[in-house]
Amino acid sequence: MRIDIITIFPEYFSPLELSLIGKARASGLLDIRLHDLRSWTHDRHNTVDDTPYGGGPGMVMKPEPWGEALDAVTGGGEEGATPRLIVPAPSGLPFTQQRADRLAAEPWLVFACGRYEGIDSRVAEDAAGRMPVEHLSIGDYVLAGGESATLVMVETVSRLLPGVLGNAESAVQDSFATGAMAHLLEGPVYTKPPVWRDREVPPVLLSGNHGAVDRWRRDQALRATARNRPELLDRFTDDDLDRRDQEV
Ligand SMILES: Nc1ccccc1-c1cnco1
Repeated sequence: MRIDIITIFPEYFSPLELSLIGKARASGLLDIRLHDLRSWTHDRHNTVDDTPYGGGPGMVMKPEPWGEALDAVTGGGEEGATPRLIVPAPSGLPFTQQRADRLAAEPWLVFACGRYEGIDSRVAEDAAGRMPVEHLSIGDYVLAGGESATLVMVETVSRLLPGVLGNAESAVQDSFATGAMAHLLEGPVYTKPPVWRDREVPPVLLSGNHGAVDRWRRDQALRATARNRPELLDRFTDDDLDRRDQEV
């Protein structure tokens, strides 16, 4: 997969040089390219924003640099390929694991990181004439710009690509995506020592009884989900829950 990121803060993405994603880039599994939007400005101050038409607070990102940047970045696709343009925005569709699964099947993604009050809306309209465009939100909170949202989305999508995760990590990923624990929150986890500050690990986890351990973990996951995300339980019919209980 090729991923292009257009931003005024390329250094924001140095974490993508680390760990599994860094290794995937080094091995050629992932081709992540960073582009500084200011490279497509032509004034002395490298201006990328201006006041909003209609008044109001803040600044809006100017269309000209974005238009030139997107032309330059998306024009060079192999055999005239076109990418899917992702615009992180608080007004966007929710970015979910399901949407990440779909994006992971794409050969080429371009992320447009807007700052300030957003990017002049004509930029996405113009791009939509040449490629699919999606505005996506990672949650209902205000960020300073699209960079952190893009980091979240790139990490989530990259982990789904074949070969990026090691066997151990992909087994963990699968366990949360399918099976009896799918769509449930993770319950408590423990490791050595068996007693720490007079706090014992739940004895069932030391019992060696795998069936009892699985049942205990599922019960804890249902409790955690009921406590923090009860709406996720709405997905399951009673039959589903009964069937899953048989699986554990
Ligand atoms: N708040 C923001 C400001 C600028 C660009 C994206 C966002 C965003 C994305 N998902 C939630 O918020």
